Amino acid sequence: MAMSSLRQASRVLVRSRVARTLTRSATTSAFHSTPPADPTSSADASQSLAAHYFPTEPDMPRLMTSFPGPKSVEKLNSLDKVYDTQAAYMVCDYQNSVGNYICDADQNLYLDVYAQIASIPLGYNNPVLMTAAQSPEMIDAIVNRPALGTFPSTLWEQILREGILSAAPKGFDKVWTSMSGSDANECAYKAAFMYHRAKQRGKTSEFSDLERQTTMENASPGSPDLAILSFDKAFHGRLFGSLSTTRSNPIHKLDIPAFKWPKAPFPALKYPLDQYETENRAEEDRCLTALETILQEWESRISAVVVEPIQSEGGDNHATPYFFQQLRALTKLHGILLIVDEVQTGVAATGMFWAHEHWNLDTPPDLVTFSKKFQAAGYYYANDDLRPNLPFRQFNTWCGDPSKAIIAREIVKEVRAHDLVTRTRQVGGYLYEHLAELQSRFPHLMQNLRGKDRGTFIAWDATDSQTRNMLLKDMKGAGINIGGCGTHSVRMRPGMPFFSRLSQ
Ligand SMILES: O=C(O)CCC(=O)C(=O)O
Ligand SMILES: NCCCC(=O)O
Repeated sequence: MAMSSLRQASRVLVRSRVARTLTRSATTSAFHSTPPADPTSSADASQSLAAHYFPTEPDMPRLMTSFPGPKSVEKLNSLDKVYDTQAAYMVCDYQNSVGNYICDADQNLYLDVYAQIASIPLGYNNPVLMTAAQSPEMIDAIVNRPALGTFPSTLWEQILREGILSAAPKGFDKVWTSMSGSDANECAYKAAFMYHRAKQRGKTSEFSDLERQTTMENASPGSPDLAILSFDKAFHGRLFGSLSTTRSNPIHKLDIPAFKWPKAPFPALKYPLDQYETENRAEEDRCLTALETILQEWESRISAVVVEPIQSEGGDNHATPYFFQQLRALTKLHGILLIVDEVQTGVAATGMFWAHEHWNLDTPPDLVTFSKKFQAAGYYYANDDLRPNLPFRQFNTWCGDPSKAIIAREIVKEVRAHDLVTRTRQVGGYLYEHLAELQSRFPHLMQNLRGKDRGTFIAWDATDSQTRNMLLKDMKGAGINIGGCGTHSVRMRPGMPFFSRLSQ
């Protein structure tokens, strides 16, 4: 497509509708009413949540310059001398950001429906989190940062129980904390490998001399030839181990040595899902058959299958509950662990606190990883056998970060106090309906709208990657910060205060 038509196509969407639909979602209804005396305990709390949180939040983006603004450009050029800014869109002024609005160096305020790659849960400068950040407990956690594996604090159990563990998916009662989503996945993989080898050893928990020797040579049997299976277009992180399960984009992987682990096809479904049930079922069965063939070929060398409930970085690719139920059945049949990577889908984003709750599984997954909107990272588990037999096998100096676990606890409390899971569902429904209208009016510009009944986890396809990139830029020019994923998709990942503005 010629540049002029690209620009025109992008602007049709930006000016005419998308920006307006998003802004309206963030401002719909009576959310500037007076907050109740105790907004966290009142039945009216949700009605006044935005006012309670962000009384100074504007109703519309505020644009002072074109995008990117001159100060952003100047600061990026200067920063680039000491720090790689190739991926940076703009320089931000976080102190002047508020709620749903991100402020840049030029004091432009953008409605932010991308929220730091899906990782700001309760808006910028959220007062509840700011208060927690100044508590004696937080100061202690930051200044006296503990090596949690060896010297956990007297407060650690309570912080976990009241926060991360109180939000554990059904069937889970234990957690191992880590530093990031990639780290959470890698720790889960290590737990799976150690579990696998412990089962093979049976009653003997002793390592043989040969194992001890060979592992120091990175050779089998001490460093066994085991694998984690992932899916085509999956994203599970960028550290060495997790990168071998990431399959979304060559740029993430080039030049980095990788494990030769298997990859199964992920269903390429047609949207809207409810209009293509027969075709989609056939596609999911095709992928399940291919998966089963790989599991058989690898015999007993696959320790776990890792899967995202909705493939996010790889393009917001959905599968139905049927697919995941069959996947669970297959992993059980083959004695393989199932790791569900909820790093991006977790913490209310899809209209359930955990996205895999949409699947109604007979038995829960074996491990569930989290990070991003939870701020704290790690994995949940239930089976004691997933804990290694000896200390220092699943370990590093910090083993997580109590300051992040304190923030996670406040996030859980806020989600509950204001029923933000329900609100995500409501706003998601509103958004999806209005975006579907736009898609029907501009079918050449918007295709494959997806995320119906999945909260605000909504995406669509642009015509091609150039048009998509142009749209993302033009949306910023119109005051909306929105993200991309896959080769040519546009994705929404707003924070939860966005949800708070929809009336009951
Ligand atoms: O873009 C995403 O969905 C994932 C972001 C992330 O974790 C990364 O790019 O490393
Ligand atoms: N997948 C990394 C995030 C890319 C972006 O936000 O532009």
